[in-house]
Amino acid sequence: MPTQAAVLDALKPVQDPELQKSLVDLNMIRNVSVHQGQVKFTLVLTTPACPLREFIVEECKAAVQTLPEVTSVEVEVTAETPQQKSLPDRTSIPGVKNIIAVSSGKGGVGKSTVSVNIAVALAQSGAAVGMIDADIYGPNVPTMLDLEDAVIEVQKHPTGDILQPAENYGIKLVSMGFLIDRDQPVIWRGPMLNGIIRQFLYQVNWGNLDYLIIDLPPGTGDAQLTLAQAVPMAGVVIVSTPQNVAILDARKGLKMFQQLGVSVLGVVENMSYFIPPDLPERQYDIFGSGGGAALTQELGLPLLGRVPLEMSVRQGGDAGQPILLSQPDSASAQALRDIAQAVAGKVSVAALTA
Ligand SMILES: Nc1ncnc2c1ncn2[C@@H]1O[C@H](COP(=O)(O)OP(=O)(O)OP(=O)(O)O)[C@@H](O)[C@H]1O
Repeated sequence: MPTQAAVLDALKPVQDPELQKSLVDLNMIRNVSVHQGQVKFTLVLTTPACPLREFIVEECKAAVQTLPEVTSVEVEVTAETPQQKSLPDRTSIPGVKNIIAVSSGKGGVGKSTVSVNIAVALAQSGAAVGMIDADIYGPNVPTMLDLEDAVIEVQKHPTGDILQPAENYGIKLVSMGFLIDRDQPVIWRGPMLNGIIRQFLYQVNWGNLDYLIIDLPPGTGDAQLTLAQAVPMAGVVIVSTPQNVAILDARKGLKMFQQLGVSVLGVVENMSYFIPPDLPERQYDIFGSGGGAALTQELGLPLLGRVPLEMSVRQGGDAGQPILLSQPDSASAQALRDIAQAVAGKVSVAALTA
């Protein structure tokens, strides 16, 4: 019978494809047991949304099966999301492992839709997820998460009030939408905005989160600046349509984050092409094509994915049923799931590499 040590030896050459290090050396293989030729072990991934989960499991199984007298290999898969790197002069949020901002240069390109669906995909994979809707001009995340009528509780605390986030679909949410009258225009001056963003970061009962997703207002204003200067961020995702004007604005936003020392994880091209519901095999490039790819090539950044324009995405958003839940097999849901996995993978790799 193979021993535990022999199983670990056989697994030693199997590498994490992204970190390019042995799974054994990374302490990702645990609880190895061998009973009458039946090998069992736990594979601890670096994110529950690991894009290469199946591939890694298959590689592990194949490696163990090379040992003599092995009759079966059972792999239990779990995940431990690493903590993002800390930064001098930035205050992290206790219990929150990774902060990911979603930004766009132009309004209306689908930033909130992408943020919400990334959050849903991560929560569906088993991660603990929170969201800050910092879009003061259009706080529509509560609608998208069917939390429009949620009332957030305020707990009195000697060092300042603590907000209890609303919660749905496994996502904890605080939003400007909970604090302002929807029908009243609000003029936010820099210091006020600064204060509310800090409250959303530090005075919320977040508990333990693997990912905190922040939906920013469009553009390059006070909210972006406050955030970048307050917390250490795992990175920012830039959303754009393929249209030239949107791409130009996206480039500005992207450069601002780079100047502020925030890592840009990549670009999501949204509304990349239109899929008519009655002719799903057809595609129309309503906003042009190739803009996202050209931008990422020029700047040496990853294109995280292309999300088609589908009526069901808009309907899902309006109805408080994100497309990942309402039509999980649609082309846009698939694209958004892949994007969430790519983001999670990149964040973990950045946390674990020097
Ligand atoms: N891929 C898509 N297919 C169809 N409709 C979409 C898609 N992405 C976004 N939409 C719709 O476009 C509208 C704008 O999207 P969203 O609110 O996500 O944009 P935004 O960039 O966050 O806007 P804002 O400037 O208000 O912050 C919404 O009605 C949304 O449902």
